[in-house]
Amino acid sequence: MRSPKDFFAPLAVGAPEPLRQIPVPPSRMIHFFDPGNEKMAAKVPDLAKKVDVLLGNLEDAVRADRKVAARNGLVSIAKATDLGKTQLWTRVNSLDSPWVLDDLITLVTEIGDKLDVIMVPKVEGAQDIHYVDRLLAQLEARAGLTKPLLVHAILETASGVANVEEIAGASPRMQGISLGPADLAASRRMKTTRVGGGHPGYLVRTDPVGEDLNEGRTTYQQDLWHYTVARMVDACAANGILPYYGPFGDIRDVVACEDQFRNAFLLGCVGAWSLHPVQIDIAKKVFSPSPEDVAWARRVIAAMGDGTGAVMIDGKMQDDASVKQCRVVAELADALAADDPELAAAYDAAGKETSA
Ligand SMILES: CC(=O)SCCNC(=O)CCNC(=O)[C@H](O)C(C)(C)COP(=O)(O)OP(=O)(O)OC[C@H]1O[C@@H](n2cnc3c(N)ncnc32)[C@H](O)[C@@H]1OP(=O)(O)O
Ligand SMILES: O=CC(=O)O
Ligand SMILES: [Mg+2]
Repeated sequence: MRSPKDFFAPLAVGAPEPLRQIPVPPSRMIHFFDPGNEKMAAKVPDLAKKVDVLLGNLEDAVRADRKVAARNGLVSIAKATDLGKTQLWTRVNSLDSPWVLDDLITLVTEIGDKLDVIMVPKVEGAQDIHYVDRLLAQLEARAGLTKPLLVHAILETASGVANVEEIAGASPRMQGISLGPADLAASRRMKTTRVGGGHPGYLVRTDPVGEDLNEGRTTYQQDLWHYTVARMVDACAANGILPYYGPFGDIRDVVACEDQFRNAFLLGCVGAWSLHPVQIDIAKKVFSPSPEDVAWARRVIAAMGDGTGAVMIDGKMQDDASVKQCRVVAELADALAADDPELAAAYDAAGKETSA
């Protein structure tokens, strides 16, 4: 364990200084694509105009005999494509796999200046982040990089969940954490067979109304991921990094996908993964605060003046704590609207309606 005094010291001679604060450009959707899949790769320039983050996936969903093609494909795409303001991330193979060392060596040396964040799967504890942290510093020094690469952990093992607080604070490189419900379910020996989302068998039932135990009893499906998402959000917020919901595998069910994303948004997540183009607009809609919420937040902020004391608006008490929540929503809206004239117009229009 490093001394707290050395936390922000580079881990290799010649590596860039670690950042004190992580950058927070929009990352409402982390769009996964297989860089070795020619059809998907061909869509990258167009997708870059629509998404906040493009992620070249090298891990699960890429066949073992396509791992090298995916890695080389990502190098070619990063060198050849101007992504504008869209961030480029990658998900490397897991730390116990035969591919990860070459993934990291190749990507950092060849395209380290184009990559923003490296997603590390199946993180079990701080030791995994420390390993990646030192290796990245060595590779950054070798490649002469001036900007440190950031690291994103997937929370998808039972040990990872048990150690989530130490993972979140393991390095100044830590940018965020995503819930990985599919691997987490397997690691926990849950009896689901899905990639994220709910399960109709996980429910509570109202009490019996008479002798017939089956008669008139309503059931309510429960959220399998509530505990883990909430724990991940707390660990991230406490360490100044960002939480994300991960994959929703039922691509056809755009309705439940939106619900799952919204639950995560309301609990504090800033984005989710999109696995298919159809999920991009869902994430954009859900992780951009609604015009009505923004109008309300701005109204409360205006009414609260210096942010202290209490006022009544539409029968609802507002004070220092509610204005802080409103600032979270309004500041997110301002940041998103700065680069999105359509969203800016929708927020302004809702504000005018509220004050009319
Ligand atoms: C548990 C986890 O680890 S989740 C993360 C790992 N998984 C992934 O990354 C999966 C990424 N997504 C995919 O592989 C694909 O979307 C699949 C396999 C789920 C479905 O693919 P398809 O059967 O081709 O879907 P579909 O026919 O609807 O695709 C429509 C078009 O969108 C393209 N497309 C599909 N997904 C993507 C994507 N993620 N990015 C870019 N283009 C895509 C297809 O190539 C197809 O192109 P075409 O019109 O030129 O033929
Ligand atoms: O990698 C994601 C998951 O759900 O597993
Ligand atoms: Mg996984």
